[in-house]
Amino acid sequence: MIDHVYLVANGDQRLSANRLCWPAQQRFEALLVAALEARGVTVTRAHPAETPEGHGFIASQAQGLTVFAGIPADAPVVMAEGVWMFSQQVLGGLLRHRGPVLTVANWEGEWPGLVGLLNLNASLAKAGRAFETVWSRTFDDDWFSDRLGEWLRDGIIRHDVSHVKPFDGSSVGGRAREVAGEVVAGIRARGVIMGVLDEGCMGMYNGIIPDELLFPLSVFKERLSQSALYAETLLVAEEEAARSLDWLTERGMTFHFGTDAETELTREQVILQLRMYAAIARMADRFGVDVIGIQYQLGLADVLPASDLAEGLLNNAERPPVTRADGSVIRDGEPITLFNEADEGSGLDALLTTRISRALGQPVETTLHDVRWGDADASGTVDDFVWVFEISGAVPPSFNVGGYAGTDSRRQPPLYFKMGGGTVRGVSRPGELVWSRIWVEGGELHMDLGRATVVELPAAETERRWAATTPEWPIMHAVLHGVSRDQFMARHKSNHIQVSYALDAAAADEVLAAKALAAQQLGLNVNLCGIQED
Ligand SMILES: C[C@H](O)[C@@H](O)[C@@H](O)C(=O)CO
Repeated sequence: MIDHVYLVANGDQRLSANRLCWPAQQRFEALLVAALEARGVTVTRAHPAETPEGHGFIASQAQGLTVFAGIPADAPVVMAEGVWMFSQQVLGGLLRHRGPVLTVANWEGEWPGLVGLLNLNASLAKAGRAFETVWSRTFDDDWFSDRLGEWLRDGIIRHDVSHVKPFDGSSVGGRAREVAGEVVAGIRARGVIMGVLDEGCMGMYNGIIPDELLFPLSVFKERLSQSALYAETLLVAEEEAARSLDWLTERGMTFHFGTDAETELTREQVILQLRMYAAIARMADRFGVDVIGIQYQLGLADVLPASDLAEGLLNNAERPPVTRADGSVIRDGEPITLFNEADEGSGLDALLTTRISRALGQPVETTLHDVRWGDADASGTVDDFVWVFEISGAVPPSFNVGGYAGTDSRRQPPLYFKMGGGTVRGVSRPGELVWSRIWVEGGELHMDLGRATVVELPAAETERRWAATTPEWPIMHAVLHGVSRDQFMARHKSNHIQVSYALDAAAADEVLAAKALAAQQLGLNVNLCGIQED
């Protein structure tokens, strides 16, 4: 029976984020500690809450190693995940530690704590470090109490993951089978390249696929540098970016310009973002990469505004033209598929998704989203639990209600984006969705897939969800088929989820079947995680 735990709170590397998120973390910790103490468990915070920096988070790997070195080797550790955090800051300590580990998140949308939890869980799974996990909104509900009690008593939590079903490739026939075969043959015929600029993003150890796992698939990484992208960006003339801005505004996209670059979006920021857009297209073309990922958040964030606008546009088939030196247009009418935050699980997935969707005559756009939060629909329009999928701004405009005309661009929040830059913001249009995730565990590649429906919610409910999360970012109201909130959380091994639309439910089922089969033929372990509507 566990009667004493050490509590660890990992944070961001960005001081501004740690300071702003600290009050919410304190509220969460108070609830968590009260829940533990109510069960007779004493709690020692493994590092001080009061610091000269003005927050009580671990903010570097060096600090993380020191904190863990001070925890008795066999002691139980509770990781309190209330914010987005950099997993490498605690991964070393957790790998060296011998005692049981419980990761806990508060079910709140204000800061990406659930996203942080899923990142840490996926990172621990990839590293082969055992852990248990749980979450709650109030920390006094029966579901949480039962699971916390289980961990304290048995050291494990038996989550319900009965929705996970090994994929039976032999069940796929017809066009889906043909297309899977064609796509796999196409990849194997020559091999394909995944471009990645400054691999590894914000501690997303889980988002790095070892090359050795990609070689057998005939997928190879081209490692590029964000410094090269910066240089390439400066080579793009401002007039070219201004033409792209005209192109976007002519199609109805709105930019909310202000004057104070510290907190508001300025035209100068957007012009730089659109120079970056052309630069990425030219680099992708020059290196012949099939998909490309940029970490942005550290390094490039110090010299250029957010990459999200460029990323969202590149992910769209219809986008401002970018020409080569000879005047020809780079991948005209095609996306240059980009994986946000250099998350290679998403990159590999996007590579398959675009090829499968194209071959089946379905929309070729795809993006990752953060699994940010979710809630019952307060308007009562939809009975199901509705997830908030929300990434920091890189969504193809074709996803949004109204396309470009329904897309606006707001300044990225200063806590993460000191150089500013606009988002690609909108509400994802209702429709049929295939979701998936590729991740690494046990030295192997795995893929989970499922079906979902994007639902329409009343404007007031959308605003409530935006206000509860990050209103500057694009939002998707997703209802996952055949998997409950807690089943999904228990299983999912990433802070991200990959999504793509199909024209109708039957087409989405076909895309899912073809994608699952192609992944299986490439050697991934494939599971279906909810394909039937409840
Ligand atoms: C800006 C933030 O750091 C976000 O990028 C973060 O919450 C993520 O998107 C993590 O997937």
